[in-house]
Amino acid sequence: MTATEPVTQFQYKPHYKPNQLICGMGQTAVVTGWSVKTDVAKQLHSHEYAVIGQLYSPTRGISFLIRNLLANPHVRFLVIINATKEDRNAGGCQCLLDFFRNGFVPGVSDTGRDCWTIQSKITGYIDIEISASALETLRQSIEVKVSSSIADAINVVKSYAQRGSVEPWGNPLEFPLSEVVPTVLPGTRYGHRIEGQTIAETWVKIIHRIKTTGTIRPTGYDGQWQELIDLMAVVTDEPTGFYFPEPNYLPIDRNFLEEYISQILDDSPYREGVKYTYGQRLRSWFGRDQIEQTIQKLIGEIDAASAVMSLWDVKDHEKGGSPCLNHIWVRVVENELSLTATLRSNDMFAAWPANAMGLRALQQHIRDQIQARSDYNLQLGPLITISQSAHIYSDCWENADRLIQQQYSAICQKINYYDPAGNFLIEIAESKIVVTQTTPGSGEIVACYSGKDPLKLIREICSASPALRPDHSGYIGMELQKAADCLRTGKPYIQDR
Ligand SMILES: O=c1ccn([C@H]2C[C@H](O)[C@@H](COP(=O)(O)O)O2)c(=O)[nH]1
Repeated sequence: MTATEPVTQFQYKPHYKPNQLICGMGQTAVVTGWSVKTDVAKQLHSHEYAVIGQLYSPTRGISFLIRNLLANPHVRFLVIINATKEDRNAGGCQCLLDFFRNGFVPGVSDTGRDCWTIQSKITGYIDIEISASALETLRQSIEVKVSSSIADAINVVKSYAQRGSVEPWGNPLEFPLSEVVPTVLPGTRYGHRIEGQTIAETWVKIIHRIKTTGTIRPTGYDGQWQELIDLMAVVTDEPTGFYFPEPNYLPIDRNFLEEYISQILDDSPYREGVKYTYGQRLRSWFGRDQIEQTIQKLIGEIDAASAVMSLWDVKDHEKGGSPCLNHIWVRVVENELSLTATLRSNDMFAAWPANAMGLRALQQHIRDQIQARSDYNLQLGPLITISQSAHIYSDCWENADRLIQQQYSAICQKINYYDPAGNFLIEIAESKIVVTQTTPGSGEIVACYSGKDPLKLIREICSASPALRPDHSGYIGMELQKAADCLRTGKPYIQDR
């Protein structure tokens, strides 16, 4: 590396997301998109750049970036690294470039909030609290270049640094930021089980659970998230080819999914500035193809409880950016192949649907390969994810609320009385309430309860079958009270009448 002489002594002062930025003393801001910022920083001197940071999302990231640039008028150059597949998918870098090239117009965000929308094919928002004249000044005052590789970006940053010191375009500008604080209902922090037929349905229930009872905490970076710890999601019947609601309220679509599945199923070579992919961890990172090992393991021993794939490397503690997906287990029970995955940290609003669909594709692949290479014709069983930190970032709260408003009650209204804990038949016999519990399928009798006090009875039933559906136990309690009233008045009692 050739050292260039320090030309300027400006210290970048980030007002937002300070922990996610590498600050320097130069006049060039470097937006690395999805390329790893430290891989860029290590090739530059701190006096050559003002700030280096990643930009993941055009709707969530650009507004903060612009606020920081307005607060640091000494930044006169901007280098945008638009280098990876992830950048093309997310569109953040393209949208930022379009802000500088094409400008912005008044608009409305998808949660109905007034904002500036960027004149771009990609949807990108800027907070309406920022004045139009400040945005115009910024557009006119900063020279922007796009690079399609880290190497090219480094050259551009160095050439800007060699121009010497340039006057700041004005005084630092700051604008108010409106924040929404949600009401949180009391609830368990650790260990939640959420079940749905499809990934879409399960997702809405997950968002509802975290949004209503999750703890509001600082994230590991800046800002806040709402979090539950150890959230287990069980998806029972995701169809082959995936279910996308109409209109699609998921944060992903089929095009994105195709690329994402390849990141889980396929190996990929190491590239500087690009994080590992899950496929790479599974296929080659540890010198073994773990997906193949799993298929072979189960073909050889279909009952094996050791069909395990691991993505966590003990060296991950030494470097940032460790994989969120850590372990995958595959199990065959009664001719049904289920897949369970653990994730140490999971963005349940923006990332879980893709994580779940990618894992479902892996589950399908393993099932299909076992069928192609052996006599086993397995059913595809449930997909289970266990997310240790299951969180929703504060900048998604509005969208999460809107999703709950529009979808949650519709999902809950789907009439389905099936309870794996069984059915309860209630009658009066010999001056007592008699409750018979049967299996949900064949209706075999499994337990019997009797007594006169409805509260005592429901407590007994709930402690014997603690996994009863809450709405089911409410229903049983109500019927027991009706039976108790009939006992008292001498009227005949018939369940459900
Ligand atoms: O497959 C993935 C990859 C990332 N994330 C989210 C979880 C965290 O919100 C963030 C990663 O931050 P760290 O835990 O690595 O700091 O991205 C996921 O949910 N799923």
